[in-house]
Formats: sequence, C-alpha cells, structure tokens
Amino acid sequence: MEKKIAVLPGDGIGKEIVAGAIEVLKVVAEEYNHQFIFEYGRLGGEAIDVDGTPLPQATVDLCKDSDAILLGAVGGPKWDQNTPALRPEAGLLAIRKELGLFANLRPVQAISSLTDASTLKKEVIDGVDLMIVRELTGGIYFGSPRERREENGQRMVVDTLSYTNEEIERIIRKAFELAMIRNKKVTSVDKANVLESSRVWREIANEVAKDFPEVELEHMLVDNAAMQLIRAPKQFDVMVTENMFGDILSDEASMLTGSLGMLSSASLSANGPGLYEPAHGSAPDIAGQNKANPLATILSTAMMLKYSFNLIEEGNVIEEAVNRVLEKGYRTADISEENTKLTSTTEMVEQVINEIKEISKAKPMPAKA
Ligand SMILES: NC(=O)c1ccc[n+]([C@@H]2O[C@H](COP(=O)([O-])OP(=O)(O)OC[C@H]3O[C@@H](n4cnc5c(N)ncnc54)[C@H](O)[C@@H]3O)[C@@H](O)[C@H]2O)c1
Ligand SMILES: CC(C)[C@H](C(=O)O)[C@@H](O)C(=O)O
Ligand SMILES: [Mg+2]
Repeated sequence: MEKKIAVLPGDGIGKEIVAGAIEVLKVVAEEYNHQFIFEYGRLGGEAIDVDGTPLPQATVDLCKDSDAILLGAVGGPKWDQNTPALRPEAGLLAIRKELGLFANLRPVQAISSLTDASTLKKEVIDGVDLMIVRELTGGIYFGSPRERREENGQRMVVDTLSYTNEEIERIIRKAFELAMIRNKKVTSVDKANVLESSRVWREIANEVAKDFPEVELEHMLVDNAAMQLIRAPKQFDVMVTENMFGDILSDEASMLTGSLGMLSSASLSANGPGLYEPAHGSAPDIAGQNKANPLATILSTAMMLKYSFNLIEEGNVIEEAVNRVLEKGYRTADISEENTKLTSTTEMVEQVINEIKEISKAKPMPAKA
C-alpha cells in the first residue's frame, strides 16, 4: 500500500517525538511491504519565525493533498507574549478547523506494566479502557464575538460558547458508533444545570440515542465526571463532550495510564485526511534533552494505520511492540520507577523498533509472506 503522510513536527519536544514515530513507521513499511511517503510542513512557533504565520498556506495544501497527517506539538515560552493571531496554538486550531477535524478520539487504556507509574491506586486503574470523544472544531474555542475592551476603567472580556445542532449531532453520533464496536455505553458530559448549550447538547444526545437502542446513554455533569474519572474510571466506556471539557478531562484521564506522555489521539473529519498527534504539548521544560516519552506519538501512528489506512494488523503490531518494551522495564523519566531502566527518547524508539522486527519475524503477515 502506498500512502502520503504530511509530517508537522512543530515545536519543543514535537521534533524529537515525531522523528521517533517516523522511524517506527519506516520499519513497519519495510517489514510489511508498504510505501509511506513523508512530506514535511511547518506549523506553530517555527512557522511564525520562518513564514510570519502559525499556519502557512503551503502547510494547508500539503495536508489536504495527503492521506494522513502526523503532528508533534506546538507552542513555547518564546511566543507566549505574541498577539492572539500570532500564537502557535492559533495555527493548531486553524488546521483543525480548516480540515473539518471535528472528532477527537483520545483512548485511555491502562497498561498493566505501568499501573505503578500512576499516582492512583492499582486496583482503581487496572483494566481501565475508555474513549474520550472530544468535539474539536466548535464551542468556546471558536465562538464569536471574542474581544477585550475598556469599559468604565475596567478591562472587559468576552469569549463565546456557540454550537449548531448539526455540530452537536455529528459528534454524538460518532460516539454512539464507537460505542457499538466497544462496550455499548455512552456517557455524555455537560453542564446542563448552568449552560444553555449543554441543555441543547443533552436534548440532541437523547434524540441520537433513539437510533442506537442497543447503547446505554447516561448524562453526567462535568464536575461530577472529573471526580468519577478518579474515583471509579472503569464505569466509563465512551465519554462524549464539548471542546473545552474534553481538553481538560483528557489530560486528567491521561494519569490513569501513568503519564500524559502515553496518551495518543486521532482527529477525524467527515471524509478528508485524519490528523494524529499525542494529547500532550511541546513540554518546553524537557525539550532538546532526549528525555521526552515518544510512546503517545508512536501509539498515535498505530491509530493512523488503523483509522486512516485500515491497516489493523500493522496497528496492532505497534501496540504490541510498545507493550513488550514496557514489560521489559524500559521507561522514560515521566514513567520511571524503582527497578526500571531509565531510557532516553531515542533508546525507547530503538526498543520499539527491535520489538516490531521480532514480531514480524515470528509471525509474518500475508502482506509480507
Ligand atoms: N497539541 C499541542 O500542540 C499542544 C497540547 C498541549 C499544550 N500545548 C502547548 O505546549 C506548551 C506547554 O504546555 P504545558 O506545559 O501546559 O503542557 P505539556 O503537555 O507540554 O506539558 C505538561 C507536563 O507534562 C510533561 N510532558 C508532556 N509531554 C511529555 C512527554 N511526551 N514525555 C514526558 N513528559 C511530558 C511536561 O514535561 C510537563 O511537565 C504550551 O505552549 C501549550 O500551549 C500544545
Ligand atoms: C494547545 C491547545 C490549543 C490544545 C487544545 O486545547 O486543544 C491542546 O491542549 C490539546 O489538547 O490538543
Ligand atoms: Mg490539551
């Protein structure tokens, strides 16, 4: 299979983790007879410095002309004082909007060899397997008006949370479709006791549920959901929620896996290329030190193979390789514990690659045989 992948490393650790993930994809291509063509684009702080904008048109064109997109992370203190339009994060939001990437899937799966790396009790997180489905192109991130102004000597600010019923319906439908191939439960998270947008969200969730009689739907207020994620995360299967609630809950849920450095994600549109990126940021505190955990990005490439290329087995091979490396005790600093082997970013990538080669040697797939 031949596929073109747009690669947007971004800033900070983005460059290090994406370099590792590309190595992994190259080995998968070699072992299983595929051709992945990588083309690089600029996004975020680097693009501001070179092109004068966080999202150059060339990057948009490259993404639209690709089968899938691999993104690292954007942002850093260098650009934190810039005007809103010239912040790296504006580029990320713009590419999501430009490509219609409304569905952000963030799977949270406990890895048994990592349960001790979490700050939570083993018995609480053992066996956790949930999927956060975050709306990604609407809500308070994109509503207008947004402004700051002076009024009677006060600084007045306005952000707007807006949704259309179509935007709500398509993300809720996506959650139900995922629940159908998982454990048939959807938890719709909102703040319907306060926000009108949430009351409409709830109405639409009830309407969509009628098309999926096999799926159980429950509604949960977001403050309670934040608490329940820590108290009893195994109660959840698919959690669907609006943009900002999903941003916050997914970072929280990452600790169920042991580290933010483990949480992968896929951002999908109705019919264009999908974008794959770790849920974490550019981690300026550890950038350039070969310390970052590359596994969230590597696991995001497994999602790419499965969701965009339908290469299910190859995606499974990457996941299995990651599991084996962790079982052998290799750990980047964010997940290291006593009696484990402190491992750099590049060593971790090498270990994953070795395992992929081992798996492929032991059990070649039809494509290779
Ligand atoms: N998708 C994205 O591009 C994205 C996502 C989140 C934050 N950001 C940006 O990243 C910058 C830093 O934000 P932040 O510090 O709040 O969040 P962050 O996710 O970058 O880092 C939070 C903490 O987690 C650690 N961490 C994150 N990823 C790690 C990894 N792979 N391995 C080991 N440790 C890891 C960091 O060292 C830091 O201590 C900001 O400019 C922010 O806007 C970008
Ligand atoms: C960097 C920021 C704009 C982004 C978001 O809030 O969506 C990030 O936190 C994420 O989770 O992808
Ligand atoms: Mg976030």
